[in-house]
Amino acid sequence: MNISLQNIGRRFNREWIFRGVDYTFEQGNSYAILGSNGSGKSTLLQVLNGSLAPSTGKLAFEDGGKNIEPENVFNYLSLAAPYLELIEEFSLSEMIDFHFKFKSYKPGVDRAAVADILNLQGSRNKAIRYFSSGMKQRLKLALAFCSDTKMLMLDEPTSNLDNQGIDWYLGLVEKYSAGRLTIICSNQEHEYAFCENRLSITDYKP
Ligand SMILES: Nc1ncnc2c1ncn2[C@@H]1O[C@H](COP(=O)(O)OP(=O)(O)OP(=O)(O)O)[C@@H](O)[C@H]1O
Repeated sequence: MNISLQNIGRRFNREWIFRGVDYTFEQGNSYAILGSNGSGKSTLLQVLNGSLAPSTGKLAFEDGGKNIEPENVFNYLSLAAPYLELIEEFSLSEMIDFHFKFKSYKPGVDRAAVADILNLQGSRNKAIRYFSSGMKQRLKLALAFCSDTKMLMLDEPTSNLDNQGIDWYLGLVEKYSAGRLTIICSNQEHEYAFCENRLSITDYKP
């Protein structure tokens, strides 16, 4: 999937969050969207995954020479973000099975492998509501990384993770992000140091 932005802007009411974004995101590359709290990183990410329309400009999604409508972009997407909820009533196994009704597993991965990756084999029947915030974050990341999608979008991927969790996340990046279009929203270098391309929201402030 390639995403091209021509003079893209988004405002809420009268306030422009960003304006004049001309940029192309290409399949197989990794990008970091940088900026301080409240600068507009998540807003731009939502525009990039088709869930929020830009207020101005031209946005195009293209896959293998074919134009993709914004409302169909979710088919190509794995997203992990603080504002995405897990289903607290589900057990770990139920959550994994539910997620993979909508997405395919990456080759070589299945439900047991996801529990192994999380190191939670013993908690397969535990309800998500009893997971710690770090365990929930790991689960969101594992579901995103293990889905066979062309685009991987991660908003603040290491929030609630300790140092060991950060290393675990970087292991997933190494193992499961090759060939994908990877976009990370972050203001912490350890989360995006591997990204070849950087885009700073402050460059697009009116
Ligand atoms: N639906 C909305 N209606 C009005 N204002 C909004 C809406 N969504 C976001 N904003 C505003 O847009 C600005 C950018 O928010 P956004 O969440 O994109 O920033 P961010 O860079 O991701 O922040 P953080 O690092 O804290 O997650 C903020 O001022 C926020 O209040």
